[in-house]
Amino acid sequence: MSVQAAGVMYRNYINGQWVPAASGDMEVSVNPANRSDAIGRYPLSDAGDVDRAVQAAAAARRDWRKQTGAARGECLRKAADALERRLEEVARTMTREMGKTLPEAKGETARGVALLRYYAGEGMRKVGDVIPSTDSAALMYTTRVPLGVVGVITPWNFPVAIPIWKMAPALVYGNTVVLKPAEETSVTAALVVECFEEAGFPAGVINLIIGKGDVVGPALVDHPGVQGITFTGSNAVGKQIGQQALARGAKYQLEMGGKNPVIVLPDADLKLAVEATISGGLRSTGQKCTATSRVFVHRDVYAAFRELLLEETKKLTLGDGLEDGVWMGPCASGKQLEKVVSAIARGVEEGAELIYGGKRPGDGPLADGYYVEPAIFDRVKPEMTIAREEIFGPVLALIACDDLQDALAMANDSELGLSAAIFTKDIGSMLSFIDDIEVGLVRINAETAGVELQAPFGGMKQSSSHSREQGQAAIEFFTSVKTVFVKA
Ligand SMILES: NC(=O)C1=CN([C@@H]2O[C@H](COP(=O)(O)OP(=O)(O)OC[C@H]3O[C@@H](n4cnc5c(N)ncnc54)[C@H](O)[C@@H]3O)[C@@H](O)[C@H]2O)C=CC1
Ligand SMILES: O=C(O)CCC(=O)C(=O)O
Repeated sequence: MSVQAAGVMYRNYINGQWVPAASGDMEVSVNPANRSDAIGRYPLSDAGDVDRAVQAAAAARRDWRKQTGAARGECLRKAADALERRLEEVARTMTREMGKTLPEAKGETARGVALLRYYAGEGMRKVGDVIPSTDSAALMYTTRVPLGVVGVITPWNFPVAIPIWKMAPALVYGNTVVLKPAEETSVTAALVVECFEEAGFPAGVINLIIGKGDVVGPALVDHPGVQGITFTGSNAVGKQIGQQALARGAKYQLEMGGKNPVIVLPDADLKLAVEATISGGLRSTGQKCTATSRVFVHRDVYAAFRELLLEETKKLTLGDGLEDGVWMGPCASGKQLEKVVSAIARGVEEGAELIYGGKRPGDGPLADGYYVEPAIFDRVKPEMTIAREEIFGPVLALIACDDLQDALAMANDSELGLSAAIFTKDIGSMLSFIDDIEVGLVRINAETAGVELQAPFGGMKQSSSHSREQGQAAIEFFTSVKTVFVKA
């Protein structure tokens, strides 16, 4: 499709103005459910565009920081109202641009509204403590100050919620922001920033630079005017960003992958365990860092669990997420589809038994999208690639276990440690699991995905930089502590 024929032209947002990339280069955003549907055109920015955005954010820093937390929170509240008014439009754009079903996209957009309201309230909360000094005539206390300019680098899988759960706390604690969204969801990101614009943030406080990750990303991470980088995405890029930020002394926060296990014990409610495995593993086409990937099932209930899982998975409808009744949409991009298809092929080559799905619809209305059927592998061994590497697709690997200790040993045998769930009625098993599982999100009789915005979110091991996002934990990254000693 020619770039000129591809509808509305979206731009960067720098210093309160919508501006094209200096190069004038553009790309087309295409619907992964139907590649002849163009969502719009977006700019391909370069380091010069990034520099202009950082300069604008740096110039806006002082005045924004000097506003009260309540005033900054009020701007976020207005952004929440704007996003709520435009919820249907933003959600439909998200579905068209990255494929998740419309109900999921609406849920995510509503979560964006709730995040903005939550962080609006944070502007009124305490920022320090009084600490007794050894000098009885002195006052000692802590306070917090913003980092300055924060670079926000976000993925395509939650194109509304993730930018907001990073930008809202950054802003309310007094930072200014340059957002670099995933190229795949450039248009959705532009709509989110339009909502911030409608809220009346001062010029330069929020800036948006759209373009290729390997061009815009390094320019932002390496920019000396950026004091903090917050990132969600792949482990490879995250580690690179961490090293670059460390090299020049910038603060960084990384949220990366998962290889999230579910453990099903003999006393589990099997219906609940199956529902949660399907929801956790296959919703959003498995494209969540918290998605269920490995399922360790006790041998006593293995056959029963597998039959029920097969029966329920067969009921799922694959199709365009805008259509009523569709449960699972396409992969978000051709690149992501290739990754999923090659992981499935590798599973078969390594000897796992593909007992359901895993094929691309070859003809009919789905042939023009990046679709793949949900896949279930039986007889998976822990050393197989499908049990070790993040797939980020609708693929479940079933592994038999002898008991809880056996399941825990296999579940913990991973470089990643984001989320994990257990299904059991036994309190002792629950407590052992809570204590011994090496993940940041521990879920009992609930799916591995689905985080709550008021609670800390993040992983252990290589899933994160050991920091936490969301809830009040966000203050730790977006501010620095000052310890103050006052003697009159
Ligand atoms: N933890 C999560 O939620 C996510 C994990 N992933 C994982 O990553 C895999 C690949 O997906 P991608 O979209 O390619 O992830 P990615 O890590 O390349 O993209 C994430 C963000 O980083 C940016 N980026 C890319 N290269 C960069 C660089 N050199 N410097 C700075 N920023 C850069 C991208 O433009 C995007 O905004 C997925 O299959 C999945 O396994 C992807 C998206 C989200
Ligand atoms: O499970 C969720 O709601 C959040 C998942 C997430 O943060 C991600 O996939 O990046």
